Amino acid sequence: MTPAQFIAGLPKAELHMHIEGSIEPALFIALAKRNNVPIAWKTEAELREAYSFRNLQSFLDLYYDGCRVLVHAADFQDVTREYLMRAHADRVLHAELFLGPQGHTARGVALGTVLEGTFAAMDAARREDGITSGLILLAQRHRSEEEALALLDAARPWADRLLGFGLGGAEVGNPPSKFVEFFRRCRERGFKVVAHAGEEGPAAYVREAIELLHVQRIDHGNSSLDDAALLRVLAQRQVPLTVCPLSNLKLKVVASMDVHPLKRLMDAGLCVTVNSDDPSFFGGYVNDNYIACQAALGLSRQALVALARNSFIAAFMPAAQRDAALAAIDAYDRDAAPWVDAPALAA
Ligand SMILES: Nc1ncnc2[nH]cnc12
Ligand SMILES: [Zn+2]
Repeated sequence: MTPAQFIAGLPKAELHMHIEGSIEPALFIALAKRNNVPIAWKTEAELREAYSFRNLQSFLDLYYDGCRVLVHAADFQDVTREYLMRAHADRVLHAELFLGPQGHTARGVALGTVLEGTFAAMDAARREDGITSGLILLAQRHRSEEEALALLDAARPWADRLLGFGLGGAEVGNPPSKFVEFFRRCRERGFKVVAHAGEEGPAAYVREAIELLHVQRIDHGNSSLDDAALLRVLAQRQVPLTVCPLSNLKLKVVASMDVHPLKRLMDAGLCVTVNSDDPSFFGGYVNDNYIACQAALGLSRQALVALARNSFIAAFMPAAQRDAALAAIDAYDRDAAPWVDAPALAA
């Protein structure tokens, strides 16, 4: 069995995936037509060509502008359902999805429209494919803390259906310390909390996210490697990192996959997970990310199993469901055909 075949069948969870970043070019064009939204690209090929980024901000400019094609509940439903079908095909058993409501409500789309469409797709995916999912709302960090607090208040009617809150968007210049009160209130109301940190920003932002925001996971966390004391804290507390390798390559956070920090973070004893971030923009779903890391970093079968196990350990899921998923990984690893890491010597 090849590593790619092994990865394809490996049960896994995905914990860092933005719904707005999963609109495939074909659906993007169809939604623009359906909603009469003018866009600059006529074909899928033209759109794919535009997906070339200098850094995080150059991506965010296109990403936020692209949100204009999402207008009705059915649009959010279609995008979310398409992603969950694609994830199911990658043997994702559980997905925790990010959505940034401010990018929609600021354009006049009601929060209820955004959430009801998304929840309908999550319910359908569970019914039809057995894939479970949760929704985490992200505050945009270039906006004020008051706006983040307004989002938390506006989401009250759906509190029972929401998993948690997080922080996304332009990192440098918008440190976690800007959102201390927002995170305090999220925790007070019983929500799980996560934050993007250490993608383009320094290790100090990861430290702030842990010590000031008390997040339960760090989204990205690459720059943690620059601070040995921080690494020890992350390892000791087993604060999971949701790492997004192909995203890092596309946004020039890393120069090439063979220098990606994933393996060094694992070797430092951290609970590392592999995720796709914005799969339609970055050229790969979760299995593509596992495959790219395996090929570039020479990850062993044991390392792939550890990454998949970490994805469930880091997930906000009931203990019984987690135990069942971990048992499924162990059974798969036991029964899957042998995979020899090194090429066999010629006879
Ligand atoms: N990679 C990323 N970093 C920060 N915010 C994002 N929103 C969507 N993708 C993101
Ligand atoms: Zn992200």
